[in-house]
Amino acid sequence: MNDLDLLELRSVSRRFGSFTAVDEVSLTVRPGARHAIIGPNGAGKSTLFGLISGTRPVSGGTILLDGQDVTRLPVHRRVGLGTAATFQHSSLFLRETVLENVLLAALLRTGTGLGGWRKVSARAAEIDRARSLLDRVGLPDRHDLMAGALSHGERRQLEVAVALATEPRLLLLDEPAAGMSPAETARLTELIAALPAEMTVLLVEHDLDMVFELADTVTVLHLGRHLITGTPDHVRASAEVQRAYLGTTEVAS
Ligand SMILES: Nc1ncnc2c1ncn2[C@@H]1O[C@H](COP(=O)(O)OP(=O)(O)OP(=O)(O)O)[C@@H](O)[C@H]1O
Repeated sequence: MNDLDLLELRSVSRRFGSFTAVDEVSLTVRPGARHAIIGPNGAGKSTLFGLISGTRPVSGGTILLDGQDVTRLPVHRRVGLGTAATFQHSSLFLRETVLENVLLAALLRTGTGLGGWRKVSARAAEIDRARSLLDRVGLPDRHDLMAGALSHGERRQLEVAVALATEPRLLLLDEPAAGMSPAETARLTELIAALPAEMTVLLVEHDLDMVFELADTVTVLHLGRHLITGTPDHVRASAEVQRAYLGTTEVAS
């Protein structure tokens, strides 16, 4: 591992019975990167995402976060170390308000539980922060609605606010644009582009326009294996990548 890497995967694998969905994938993500993982359907992207976020156990290999072995750590311990993730299958509390969803995530960050918020001033500051996060992700007039009343696209926006509320060093985004309208995707792209430069973003995404607009580094998976990692231009020009995508999606020019 290079001293400068925030995340390192060493020969990470995941098997389902005799089928290998992720096959000895190794890659590194440097701090501040906008790193995208792409690949044709079934390439293993979502499975790999689960291994990194901690929602799925690995079958083999090692995951290092800032040099620390997190391979066996549960999701909440990884959050404590500065990782936050949005998932394809929403993890929101649908019967709580939009604002409460962000506040609950902020509690995870402060790590003090509800007791830490006994001081009215501390609570007011958190509520202000949560409100401004919601404005930032494009939900300025939704704070007091139940999360369950949001549209699909708005839920995705809320998930990003929830993830940001934990002030992660590493933000993991699993197909954040899935099911979004072009306008919602454009707003989300802007939001991700405007995140603090020191925040590292690892993104699994089908929308290649979004990937090539945001990413400075792109990894392509194919049939569970690591095919290539490089700059967007390098990846776009790769004949191997074109072949992998043949018959599925064209790699955007
Ligand atoms: N729980 C599971 N049990 C068995 N096979 C699985 C399971 N989850 C995923 N797979 C298989 O693993 C392979 C990789 O799936 P995965 O969802 O990670 O791919 P993906 O690249 O995210 O695909 P997509 O772009 O279609 O979302 C697929 O062949 C899939 O059928």
